Amino acid sequence: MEIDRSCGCKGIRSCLICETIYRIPRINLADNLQNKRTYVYCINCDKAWPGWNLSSNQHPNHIGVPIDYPGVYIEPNFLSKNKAKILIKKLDELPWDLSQSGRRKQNYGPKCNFKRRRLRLGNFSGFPATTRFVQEKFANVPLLQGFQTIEQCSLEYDPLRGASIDPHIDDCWIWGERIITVNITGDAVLTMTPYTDALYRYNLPDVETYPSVVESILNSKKTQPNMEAMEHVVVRLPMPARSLMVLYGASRYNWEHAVLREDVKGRRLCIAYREFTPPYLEGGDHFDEGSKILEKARIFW
Ligand SMILES: O=C(O)CCC(=O)C(=O)O
Ligand SMILES: [Fe+2]
Repeated sequence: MEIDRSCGCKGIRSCLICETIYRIPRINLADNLQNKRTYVYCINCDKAWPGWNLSSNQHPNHIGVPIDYPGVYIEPNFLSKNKAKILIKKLDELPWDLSQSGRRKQNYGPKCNFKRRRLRLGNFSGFPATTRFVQEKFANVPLLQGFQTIEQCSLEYDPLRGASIDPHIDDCWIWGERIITVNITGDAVLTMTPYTDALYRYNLPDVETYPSVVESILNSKKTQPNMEAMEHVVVRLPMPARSLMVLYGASRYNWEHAVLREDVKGRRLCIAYREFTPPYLEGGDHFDEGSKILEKARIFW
């Protein structure tokens, strides 16, 4: 039975509040994952080394045999301390909405029905002017060449609410290859698990129907060698406060990403940015639909 929960959770999603009120049992994902072959991605050597905690097995004194983990770009100190402080203040001046699993969000973008594949403008009228400088900084990142933000979503993770996000892949019908996260405050970890379930989920078959944007920028393929061998592997990606993260290629399409409750130690704020898939951009089959939204996405109010 579906219970209408005041905390914002629905269905299988839960937070500390509804778990306590409704005695909802919770599967401890962190415990399950820690028993697998776990690796921590190192920003310096672009390899993943055996371990679970980010503080273990640190550069340059790595121990064990690393694996390749293609499709992630992390830029520490993307925001200065001062800019991060200003951004936190400005975001908190805007209204927050309750979301699932103990999160709150501020979503600016079109309405998307991923199942029916329906795109509507809704009340989307652009982005808050106080956050404009962040999007402008994307122009300095070669990997983000031509990235036009269509959806900007601030997320708050509160440890007192047991906030987390379950493993998932961002939809592939409407959201393009590069998924950007600007971490503002609260060091965090993105936990990656190989996706082996039904192909139709997340509209994954669409990926084969449009060109890879990143491949043409980097002039190389970012596929995971030997994905079958990754079955019992977990990769932990560092998301330090004030850093930029971009998921693309194998990391975007072959792995699910999650933020575990156990990794949220203090208030965490980040902003996720999404772009259209090529069919909704200029030259694509759905450009007439996309262009109305692209127009709004150039506005800062
Ligand atoms: O909090 C994060 O870093 C990830 C958020 C996310 O995966 C999403 O909003 O789709
Ligand atoms: Fe996501």
